[in-house]
Amino acid sequence: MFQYHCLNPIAERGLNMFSEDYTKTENINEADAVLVRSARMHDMELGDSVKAIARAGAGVNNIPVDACAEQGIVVFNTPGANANGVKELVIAGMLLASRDIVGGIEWVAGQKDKENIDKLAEKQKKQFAGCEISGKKLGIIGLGAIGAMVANSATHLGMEVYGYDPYISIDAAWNLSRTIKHSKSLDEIYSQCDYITIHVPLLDSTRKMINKEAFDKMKDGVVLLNFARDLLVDEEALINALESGKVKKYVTDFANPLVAGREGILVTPHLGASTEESEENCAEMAVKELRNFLENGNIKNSVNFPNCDMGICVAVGRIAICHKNIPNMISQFTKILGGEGVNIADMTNKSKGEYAYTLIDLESTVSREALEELRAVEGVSKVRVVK
Ligand SMILES: NC(=O)c1ccc[n+]([C@@H]2O[C@H](COP(=O)([O-])OP(=O)(O)OC[C@H]3O[C@@H](n4cnc5c(N)ncnc54)[C@H](O)[C@@H]3O)[C@@H](O)[C@H]2O)c1
Ligand SMILES: O=C(O)[C@H](O)COP(=O)(O)O
Repeated sequence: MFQYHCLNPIAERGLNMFSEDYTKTENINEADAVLVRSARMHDMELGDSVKAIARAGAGVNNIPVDACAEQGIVVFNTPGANANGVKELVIAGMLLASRDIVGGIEWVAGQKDKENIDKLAEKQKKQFAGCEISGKKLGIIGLGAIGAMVANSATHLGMEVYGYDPYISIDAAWNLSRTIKHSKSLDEIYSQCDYITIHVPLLDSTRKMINKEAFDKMKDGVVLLNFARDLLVDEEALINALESGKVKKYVTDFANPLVAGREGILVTPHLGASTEESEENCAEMAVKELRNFLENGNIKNSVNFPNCDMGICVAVGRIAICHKNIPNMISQFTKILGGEGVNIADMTNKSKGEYAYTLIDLESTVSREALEELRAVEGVSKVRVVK
């Protein structure tokens, strides 16, 4: 039996994929697994029962990923599961920044009691006129799941698309339309593009990457779109750039006191992934990942531990060990098991950065003492009997 806890509402369609062996708990400290969207977890203390966290979404900056790895808690996300929802809102953002659709709608609503509203509208419409996006240059920073989809859609809308991503994955590169220009530097994006959209994760290396120096290099009247994270943009510098006319419009999915209600800024309340389809895709992927991990010990789409897949266990037993990626770990594990006379049927050891994961299939059951010995090995953070 397993218990899960939801820190945010998670789509029922995903939760329904848990079998009868799973129950929902309101107490996070008795949960085996935690499902989360954007709830901030940095100040939470997680008990020993918690083995995994699944972020039903892409960004994991709300989760203390390294601290979890130290504790042997595997953190998953759901890559690409909400990308189409975000892509559609980015396209909408470009259109809203180009035509004064919001201003026009608000104006009409304000005239609702006027008999001659039709004539007034024809007279006043020039104040809401805009420009088209077809034929304009769009620069995309980050060509992952979302950036690549935005790139392809924008080409279909007649835009000339420039993409910058020095770490692009092979899958993302294969998915890109051949018409997209490969920018080798951010400077090229800044100096060439009429619209710039950012789709990178928030990391120490990307925090405030769109800063004064970046704005200085951009074309006058550029439109900046940010559906990734507010802290990627130095918003003080942005406001200066708006006031000077360098930036024509800033479209952001992240409300804060600096941007809310400010002239020239269109703010949506973090709506990128808030579609029925994205919420269901994310929840389904998250539950699938958790079940495969809890029931089989397999890891797919973790952000702090490596992928590891030994299928369903057909041996007598299986243990899973989360540990540091340091020398001499496997020899210590095999010595402890061998000392007990337990034969290893199969084994996989994988590493990701500072952390590693070992799955061991056994031909007999392992004693409580041997498990305690494994837990006591320096660098081991969690030992779990999967079967
Ligand atoms: N507004 C929303 O509701 C919403 C929804 C989903 C994701 N997001 C945000 O968007 C981000 C991107 O999502 P995704 O699904 O495309 O993620 P992803 O991991 O598929 O893509 C991120 C891409 O950024 C690239 N990258 C990393 N550092 C870079 C740098 N310095 N310069 C250029 N490229 C860089 C990576 O190589 C990768 O290709 C997420 O991390 C999240 O913060 C927001
Ligand atoms: O990183 C993400 O996936 C998005 O920011 C979506 O966040 P949400 O699940 O809280 O809407």
